[in-house]
Amino acid sequence: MDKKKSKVTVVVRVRPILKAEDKNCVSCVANSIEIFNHRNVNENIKYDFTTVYDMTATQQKLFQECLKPKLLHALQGQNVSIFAYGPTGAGKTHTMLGTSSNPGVIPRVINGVFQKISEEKKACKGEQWKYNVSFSYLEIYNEKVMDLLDVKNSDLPIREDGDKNIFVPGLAKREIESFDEFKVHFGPASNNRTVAVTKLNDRSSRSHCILRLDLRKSQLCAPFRELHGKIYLIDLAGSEDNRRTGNQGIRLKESGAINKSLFVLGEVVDAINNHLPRVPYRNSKLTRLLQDSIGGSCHSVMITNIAPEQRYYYDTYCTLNFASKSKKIVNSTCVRETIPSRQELARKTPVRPDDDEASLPKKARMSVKVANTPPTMQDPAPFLSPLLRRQNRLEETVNRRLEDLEKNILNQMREMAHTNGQPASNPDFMSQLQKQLEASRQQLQTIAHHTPPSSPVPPRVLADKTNASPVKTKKSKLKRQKSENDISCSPLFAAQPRVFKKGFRSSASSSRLLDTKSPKTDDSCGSIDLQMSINEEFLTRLNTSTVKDLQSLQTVGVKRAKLIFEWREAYGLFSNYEDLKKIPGFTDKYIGNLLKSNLVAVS
Ligand SMILES: Nc1ncnc2c1ncn2[C@@H]1O[C@H](COP(=O)(O)OP(=O)(O)OP(=O)(O)O)[C@@H](O)[C@H]1O
Repeated sequence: MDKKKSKVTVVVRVRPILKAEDKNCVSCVANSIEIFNHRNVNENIKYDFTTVYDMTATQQKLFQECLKPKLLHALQGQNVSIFAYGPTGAGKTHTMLGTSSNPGVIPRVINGVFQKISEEKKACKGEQWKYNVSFSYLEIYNEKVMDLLDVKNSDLPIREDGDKNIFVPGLAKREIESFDEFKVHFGPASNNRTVAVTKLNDRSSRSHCILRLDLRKSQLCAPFRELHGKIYLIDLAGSEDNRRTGNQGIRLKESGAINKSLFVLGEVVDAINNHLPRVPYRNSKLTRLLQDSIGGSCHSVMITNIAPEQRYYYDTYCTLNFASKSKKIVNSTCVRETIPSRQELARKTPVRPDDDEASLPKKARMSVKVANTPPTMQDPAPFLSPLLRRQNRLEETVNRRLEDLEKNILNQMREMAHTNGQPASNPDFMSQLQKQLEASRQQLQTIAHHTPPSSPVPPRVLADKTNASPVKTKKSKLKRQKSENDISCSPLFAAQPRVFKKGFRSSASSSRLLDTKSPKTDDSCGSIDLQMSINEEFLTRLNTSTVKDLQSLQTVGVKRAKLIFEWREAYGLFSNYEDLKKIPGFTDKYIGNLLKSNLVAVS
């Protein structure tokens, strides 16, 4: 991802004086704003901002000049954050929401996005894109994340994904295809916001509100680029001086939560400006959710709302100081774009056999390489020539058939023993089994003869990782032998001793267990059953144990435990012992020893 520096754009909006008798304490000159200095009333304090919108500025002007240009970023896969900050009663909700006759930022942005989409669709020259727009809407009320689209979802958690995106799992989302559709969902959701009467505002927001618009743009032809931009529209609750708001009881508690989170917001801004190693985003839900907007990857616009009346002087003074600090913050914006891997691409379009990487754009080729997923057990060697791959598949099929046949016979034997009540040592029963096994062995051999010899090729990923054939020095060999001997003294998974079923013999020989295709016919039904169960148990151990647990197997040292574990992580579970052969360095001899020592130990 190419990161570009982008300063937080800070604009100031002065709301009109609401009561004619109130005195004004601010003056706007071009892009600066002045208030008197309370320490020396003969002096003015001047603040400069990107833009200052005075009392006469309309909603339309603010949107057109300051916000509309940002929409393009979101449609190009970048994140945009627009938030209103200021003391209670200064006009944040009016700016963000507005009224039906005079809509604010939220409706204008949504409408603007759909307009831009239709413009792009019209302007596209042969390049077809699909657009998906959805939104979620939440409020942080008393430090709890509440879903405004689905009020059942209350006190939701906040999480961060691997790409440092902050998200709220379980938050409702609505897909929308037009501004009208948006209004259908947004109207009722807005009514769910917590508002109340205070002495300073008849409809004071008691919570911070965040609307997240998700824009996904997918190319409908190769290279199938996908851009994912987000727009956060945030109406913060205002800081409150409770000597003036007259808040008591629940209002006072709400106010405490609002002030605390705004205080943390100030700390976050200070930490970023002072380049502190730790930015306290996690100290409040608000700052955690704004992490991407302040010091993150968004193109951020902070609309600082101020009330011009003299009685708001201190609020205005503090707000302008905060806005001044915030304009120093620099975010690192980036484009969120994914290009499908070659395999995904192949699924989307029929690829001609002679298509090669060169036919893809450079970026796509790079991402294809990164996005190559490790081969699965079904296709363990994707780098093999088609001939070898076919041979591998054939071998797998034959192996599966062999296993199925064997299982069938064992099941039949079990059923027979069960229905006839035949003891395992009965000579008639044993000769029947012997015949069946003989017949099946012949069947298996026939199949095996039609199978080309297997040549397990170590998969590239693991081979690279593990240095498949290291030149061992005498010393390292001795050391390895020593460590293996040490481990061989330890009991196999001693923590979980195996309990055998009564009457089963536990003398299964390791070679028979390894060679499951030719079970010895002189065994009883019970011992074959036992072999199967030990086989299965050992396989389960291989498939479920941690590296540490694997080390408690005999003949398995740290290195081999890691190899087994890594193989499993990369290619999935071992379906049979043959799979062990695919691990680099696991020779037939070693696998034989591994099974022999461990399965004998089990018995
Ligand atoms: N630009 C404006 N033009 C006309 N009226 C405005 C403007 N800005 C705000 N107002 C009015 O001022 C009053 C307070 O505004 P608003 O509720 O938006 O403040 P707020 O900052 O959101 O307050 P709180 O933090 O308490 O929710 C409202 O009656 C609103 O209609």
